[in-house]
Amino acid sequence: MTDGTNGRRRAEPERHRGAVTLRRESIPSSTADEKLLDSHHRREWKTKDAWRSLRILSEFVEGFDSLADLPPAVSVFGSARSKPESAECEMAADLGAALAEAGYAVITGGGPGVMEAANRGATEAGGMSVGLGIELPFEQGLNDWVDIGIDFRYFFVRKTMFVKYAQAFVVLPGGFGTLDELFEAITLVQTKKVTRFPVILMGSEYWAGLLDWIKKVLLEDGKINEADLELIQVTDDVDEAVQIIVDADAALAETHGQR
Ligand SMILES: C/C(=C\CNc1ncnc2c1ncn2[C@@H]1O[C@H](COP(=O)(O)O)[C@@H](O)[C@H]1O)CO
Repeated sequence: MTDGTNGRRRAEPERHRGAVTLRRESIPSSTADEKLLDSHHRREWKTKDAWRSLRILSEFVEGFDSLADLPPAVSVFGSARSKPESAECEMAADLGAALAEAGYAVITGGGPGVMEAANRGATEAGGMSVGLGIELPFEQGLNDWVDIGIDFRYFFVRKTMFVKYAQAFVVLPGGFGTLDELFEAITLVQTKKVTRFPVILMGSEYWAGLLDWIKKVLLEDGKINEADLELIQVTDDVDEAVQIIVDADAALAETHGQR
C-alpha cells in the first residue's frame, strides 16, 4: 500500500477547477461549494449565483459524459484517514480486487485511505478504477490508482454520480463523510428514489454501536420500521459482499430485463 505518491516527493499543493490548475498564491482560500452555500458570501449571491448555475450544469454534463460508458460499477466508501496498513485498507484492497474480478468497476471518492486502497485493489486486479474527487481547501489530488478521475467542485453533483453509476454501495469504516454517503444511499432506497440496491457495511465491529443505536432508538421509537433495517446488510467477508451484489443484479435483471 502506498500514500499515493509512489515514493515520489509530493508536489506542491494544487487546486483543480475544471480544466484550470491553480498553484501557490493562486490557490483561493475558499471552495466553490463554500461560495454557493455559505451565507458569509451573501453579498455575491445576487450577482453570481445565476451564472454559478451554469457551472453546476457543466459539472453534471462532464460527469454524465465521462461515466456513461462505465461497465456495471460499485461505489466504495470509507475513511480518508485510514493508514495504508490498517485492517480496513486491507479489506478495501481485497474488495476492490474481488469486484474487479467479478467484472465491476470500482468508484471511490478518489482520495487517500480506504478510497485509495479500493482503487488500488481494482487496478492491480486489472479492473476499472474510478475516482470522483472533490475540491477541498486542503485538497491533495486524486490517488495514483485512479484510471478515470473527475474533480468536482460541488458535493451534490458528485453524489449524484456515486448513485447513478453504481449497482451497489459498500461502506467501510469512516467518519462524517462516510456516514453522509451511507445515510444518503439508505434514504434514497427507503424513499424509493432509486431501485432497491444493496447497501453493505463492512467492518462489523466498527459499525456495531451504530446498528445497535438504530435498532434501540430509531426502531423502538418508531422513526423507522422493521423492514427498513433490511436496507442495510453487514458482512466482513469480501466474497460474500460481492455475492450479495451479483445476486441483487441478477434479481433486478430478472424483474426489469437486462440493463
Ligand atoms: C481528510 C483528508 C483528506 C480528504 N480528502 C478526500 N478526498 C476525497 N473524498 C473525500 C475526502 N474526504 C472525505 N471524502 C469523502 O467522504 C468519505 C470519507 O470521509 P471520512 O470523513 O474520512 O469518512 C469518502 O468516501 C469520500 O467520498 C486527510 O487526508
